[in-house]
Amino acid sequence: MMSIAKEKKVVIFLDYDGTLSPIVDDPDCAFMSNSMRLALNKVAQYFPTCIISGRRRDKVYDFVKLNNVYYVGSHGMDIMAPLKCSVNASTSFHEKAVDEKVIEIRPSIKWDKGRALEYLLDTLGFGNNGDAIPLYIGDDKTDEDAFMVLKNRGEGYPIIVSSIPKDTKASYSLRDPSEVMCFLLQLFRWKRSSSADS
Ligand SMILES: O=P(O)(O)OC[C@H]1O[C@H](O[C@H]2O[C@H](CO)[C@@H](O)[C@H](O)[C@H]2O)[C@H](O)[C@@H](O)[C@@H]1O
Repeated sequence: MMSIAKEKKVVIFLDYDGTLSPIVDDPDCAFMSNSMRLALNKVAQYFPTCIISGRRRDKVYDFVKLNNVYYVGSHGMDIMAPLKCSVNASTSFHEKAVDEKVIEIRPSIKWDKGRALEYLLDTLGFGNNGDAIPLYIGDDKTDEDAFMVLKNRGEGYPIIVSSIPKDTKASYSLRDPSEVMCFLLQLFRWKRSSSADS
């Protein structure tokens, strides 16, 4: 993957519950660890990074509290981009600046995590030009739509988070959020060292 990634732009998509935070009994206590937050912040410095959750977008932001990632809530219905990122304002988004310095985009059609992934890739300028390596990491059934999109596009890495074998469209797996964190840190270190070399 690292050799392919030298030529292309890695774009990271992550689910929240079960991927960035462990599954716990009380949904209001699904806190992300500080070490995971640091890892996420690091990769987001080098790669466009998007969190796509079934939760409301503001709830996910409350847990993550980073301003350099995209937040996609309600299974893709509600998208918030960091202002710094290059959102193409000429496409047909409903767009408005809000207090926390974000652009809010609300698609109005039938939507799921797979469609949100395609929409964001388009928005970031990676429609179907083969210039991106999208990684999608998720643990539940709603993430399968996104795995399917990557399969159909024939590009990227659909990665399921599971410690047991599962019926899935993903081609790769990580066991749990701690392995997700290690993976993110490896990506960060690889990019940092390859940037220093060039
Ligand atoms: O798309 P996600 O970010 O994975 O969100 C999916 C649902 O996650 C939450 O429920 C799950 O996690 C809870 C906390 O660990 C757990 O208690 C629950 O059993 C899981 O289903 C959240 O509460 C839902 O609203 C999300 O749709």
